[in-house]
Amino acid sequence: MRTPVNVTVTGAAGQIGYALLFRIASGAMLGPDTPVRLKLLEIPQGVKAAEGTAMELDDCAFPLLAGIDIDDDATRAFDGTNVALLVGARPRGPGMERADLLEANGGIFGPQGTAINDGAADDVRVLVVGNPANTNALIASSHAPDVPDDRFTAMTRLDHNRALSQVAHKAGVPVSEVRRLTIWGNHSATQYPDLFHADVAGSPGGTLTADTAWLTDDFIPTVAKRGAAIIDARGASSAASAANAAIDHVHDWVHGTPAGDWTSAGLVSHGEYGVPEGLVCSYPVTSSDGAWHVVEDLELDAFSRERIDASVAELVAERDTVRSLGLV
Ligand SMILES: NC(=O)C1=CN([C@@H]2O[C@H](COP(=O)(O)OP(=O)(O)OC[C@H]3O[C@@H](n4cnc5c(N)ncnc54)[C@H](O)[C@@H]3O)[C@@H](O)[C@H]2O)C=CC1
Ligand SMILES: O=C([O-])CC(=O)C(=O)O
Repeated sequence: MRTPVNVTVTGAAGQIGYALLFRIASGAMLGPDTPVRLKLLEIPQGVKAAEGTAMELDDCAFPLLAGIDIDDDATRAFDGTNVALLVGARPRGPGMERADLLEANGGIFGPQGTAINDGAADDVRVLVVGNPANTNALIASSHAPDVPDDRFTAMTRLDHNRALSQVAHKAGVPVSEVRRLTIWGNHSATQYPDLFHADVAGSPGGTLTADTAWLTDDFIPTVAKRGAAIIDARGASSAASAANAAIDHVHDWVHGTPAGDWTSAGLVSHGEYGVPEGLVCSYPVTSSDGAWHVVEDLELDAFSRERIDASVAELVAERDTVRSLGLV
């Protein structure tokens, strides 16, 4: 049996945690030959519920599950961790402004970044799911100066998967025939789902974009506002689909993306496509040899450029807010 991979999940007792842990333990994330040790981090009030989830995990008798630790201390929870899924975050409360939300989350993601810096394994990979995911990833990364910044990522895979399904429905093809979509920018309503470079069952995505009313009034807003639509319908935010996207993200990071395709992930910018360095921005990405690579040299017309710029401007504003609060 291989040495277990340590997987830390924060917010383990939350709804995404409940949809995520069983799939990690079943091998869906790291593969059928990789045992995992789960390290669950919760706030003190969440520990009892996390213990209940751990009892259920036990009751599944997963052959790959090598153990479960539960903690309310970040230093212990990130000690030796190889994969860190930062799901737990402070939700927006009544009357809370965006700056209040950023500040409250700075108090979570700063110390967690420090704990990762000090104790995680050398090969640590971090996925931030908790919102505002891009800027929380920026905060965590900036507290981990000894960890290469390409190990900190923010989740836009759910947006990517949402876009794949919308296009598949529109074109009347299976999702498996939709390739090379991109989510650009922030995981927020300003994100830009781009299908100009897509391949839809062998035809260029441009064929669909010819229907400009569908593109601008249906496709883009449906994908960008899907989170709110789910909250409206379900009375709770996306949980199983978010957990599924986190599994997809880490799976592809470790195992690679298929030849001829790419996916989307929030990565620390090194200036690609003119995005200011240091912002955590969603890009078209491939994965090989265990690392993400931005797909470069895509041509962007004025329509796409304007939308990417608007989302990047929001990321800049979030970064400026957390800077002014001394969080990065
Ligand atoms: N990036 C994306 O695509 C998506 C992001 N999200 C975000 O994921 C986050 C989690 O969502 P849910 O599981 O539905 O929320 P939830 O409220 O059900 O669970 C959050 C859990 O985090 C815990 N928590 C809070 N602070 C913590 C801390 N400092 N350390 C450890 N645990 C802590 C809470 O006790 C709670 O159990 C939210 O911020 C949500 O907005 C949700 C869907 C998609
Ligand atoms: O809006 C939310 O809280 C959940 C979210 O990020 C999404 O579903 O994309």
